[in-house]
Amino acid sequence: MAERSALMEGTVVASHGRHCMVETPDGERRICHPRGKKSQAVVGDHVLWLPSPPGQGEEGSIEKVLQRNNLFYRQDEVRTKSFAANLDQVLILIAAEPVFSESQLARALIAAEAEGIAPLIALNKSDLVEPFARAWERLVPYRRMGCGKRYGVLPLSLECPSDLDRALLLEHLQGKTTLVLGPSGSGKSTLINLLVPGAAAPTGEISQALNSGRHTTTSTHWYWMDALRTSALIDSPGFQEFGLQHIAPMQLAACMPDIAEHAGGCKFYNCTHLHEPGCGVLDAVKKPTGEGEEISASRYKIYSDLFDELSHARY
Ligand SMILES: Nc1nc2c(ncn2[C@@H]2O[C@H](COP(=O)(O)OP(=O)(O)OP(=O)(O)O)[C@@H](O)[C@H]2O)c(=O)[nH]1
Ligand SMILES: [Zn+2]
Repeated sequence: MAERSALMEGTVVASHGRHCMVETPDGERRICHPRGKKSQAVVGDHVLWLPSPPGQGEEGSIEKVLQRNNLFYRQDEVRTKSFAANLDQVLILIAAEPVFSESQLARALIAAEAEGIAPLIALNKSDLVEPFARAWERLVPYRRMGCGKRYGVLPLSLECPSDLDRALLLEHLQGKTTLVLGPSGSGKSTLINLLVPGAAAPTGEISQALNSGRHTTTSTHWYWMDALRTSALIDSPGFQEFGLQHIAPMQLAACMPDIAEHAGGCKFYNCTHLHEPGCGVLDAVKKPTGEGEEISASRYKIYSDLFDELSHARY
């Protein structure tokens, strides 16, 4: 089994279509192509790969994708696709401007919960005082969930970061692999350039290599924050619809901490929290604001809309 002994370990650090950039434990990188469907890898995957035979270029083939701890999906109208694996946490970066979509924020959080990945929300552009105050107010339900040590929201000013901004970010990111998600314009590139000096240049090179010179950027990209390669950021452009289709409707409440907190008190063990009598969730929603309202109307609407969506669209 001479071939077996040549198998090398690696981590996928960029992908474009079916082609990947694989990094070896000593930091070398090379383009690899999947061998068959089963070895289709995504960024963050640990793989076993084989260098091309001598004289056939400096590329390689992915022979096996090792077992994943978790897998993050996104979906478009046609299909659901995986795009990142083995994450320690997800940083959802939104900003005072442009105004963020609460529904997209909630969906990203649900996607993370469903995979058992810890989410962290950051609100950027604190220098834009009034829009920031409005966004901060809209985040009340998410800040409140933080009291249970679940979410919390980190205020940031990434364009002119204070020492405190840097320290808090580092405290959250050190030693972890973090997927950075957020809508266009929220400051993802600013964040990466702040934490990964010289990030732009190697990205361009890798994109070009994987694209055989065509000028499109790779969709998902891994960056080391430190020379010792202990902390990593994964950048994935846009704030696309997250692939939630793999979540069963009855699993949804468990992925929304504020709803889950009240779901234990329902009369029926298989309560959908949509119409049943004696429902702990509906009771918590009905409490008027100011009287200890514990599930906001907007969060409950997101729950019921998504429950409906997941019940109908199975593809
Ligand atoms: N006022 C203010 N503007 C900021 C801050 N951080 C980033 N910006 C600006 O916001 C704009 C968008 O920032 P980017 O880092 O390009 O955002 P992005 O999330 O990478 O956007 P896409 O590439 O479209 O996904 C840029 O003009 C930044 O200069 C901040 O703290 N305050
Ligand atoms: Zn219920």
